[in-house]
Amino acid sequence: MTLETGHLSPYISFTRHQWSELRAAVPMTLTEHDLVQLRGIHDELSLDEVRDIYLPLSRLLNLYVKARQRRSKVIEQFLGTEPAHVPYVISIAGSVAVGKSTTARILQALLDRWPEHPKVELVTTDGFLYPNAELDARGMMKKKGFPQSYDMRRLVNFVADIKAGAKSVSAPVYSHHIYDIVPDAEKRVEQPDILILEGLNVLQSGMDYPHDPHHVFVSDFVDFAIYVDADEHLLKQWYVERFLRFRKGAFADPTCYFHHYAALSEEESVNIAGQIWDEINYPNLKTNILPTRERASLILTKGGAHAVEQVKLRK
Ligand SMILES: Nc1ncnc2c1ncn2[C@@H]1O[C@H](COP(=O)(O)OP(=O)(O)O)[C@@H](O)[C@H]1O
Ligand SMILES: CC(C)(COP(=O)(O)O)[C@@H](O)C(=O)NCCC(=O)O
Repeated sequence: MTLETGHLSPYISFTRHQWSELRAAVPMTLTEHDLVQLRGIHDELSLDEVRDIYLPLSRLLNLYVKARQRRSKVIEQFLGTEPAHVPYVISIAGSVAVGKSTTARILQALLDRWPEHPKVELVTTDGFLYPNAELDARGMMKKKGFPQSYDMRRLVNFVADIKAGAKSVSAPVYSHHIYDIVPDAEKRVEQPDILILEGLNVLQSGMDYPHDPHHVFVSDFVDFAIYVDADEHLLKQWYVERFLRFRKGAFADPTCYFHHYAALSEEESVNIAGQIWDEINYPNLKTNILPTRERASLILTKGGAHAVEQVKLRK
């Protein structure tokens, strides 16, 4: 463990080995039930990864949630108010294809195994993208994922309502299959104990939205923010590999937005995916996502095969 660049860095930095040892304080074996849950998330997910990286993280989060609950009790005692149900909000940021949604699902499965069995809800911010018709009308179809493609005010209101203890809050739903917002669909969030909010924009603030300046940010309602990081060459590789996997599966369905790509050769598909990466996702990463990394409470840096090599925890 090192205090990065001395006392000036806001982070404590851990190698993979140092971090993995932090689970030793509590025996953390996985039960058959856990294994079945985790296998369902991803067939290539390595259990070493779960044990070394995500179990210590789940232990840390458990401590943070309990500390937060104690703090809320103090405030209630001071004010003489009734206990309110305030969900703990964890955000997960990072590039497209870095593994945000996989990380979110692993954490959801691990948090679920705590003795208290908290209700853990997962929401992705893509539901707050403007529908294609609107993006198209504004000439922004090639800007999906950029700040101006989101209804950020609606997202901030959504998280604020949840944090205010609202009984039921609804979010719009995005489908990667139709590559658009699903008309009339909604995701209802009803007072979870923990909300995991995943999306490339969750660490962005008002200054990232000069076209729509706002003064209350998603981060104002987030208790613990995680940024998943990786070298840009790996990110492109993972993006292309995911595209190729979709080409073999989902693209075959005529209702899929990318159905016309199903007939492409492997080489052509690699080129198309590379082009989408170079023209949309990479510029977005450089301009709008990477600059928010150091706002996170925790940074997970992955190497090849999605193995986390370094962990940085805000002091
Ligand atoms: N821990 C992991 N182990 C193996 N593969 C992973 C892991 N995390 C992500 N992947 C793979 O990397 C690609 C991107 O992951 P995904 O969670 O879809 O990213 P994001 O939500 O950031 O766009 C997917 O093909 C996914 O299967
Ligand atoms: C939908 C996304 C913007 C990610 O949204 P998020 O859930 O991170 O808010 C991204 O996956 C995407 O579709 N980008 C556009 C370019 C592309 O097709 O990859």
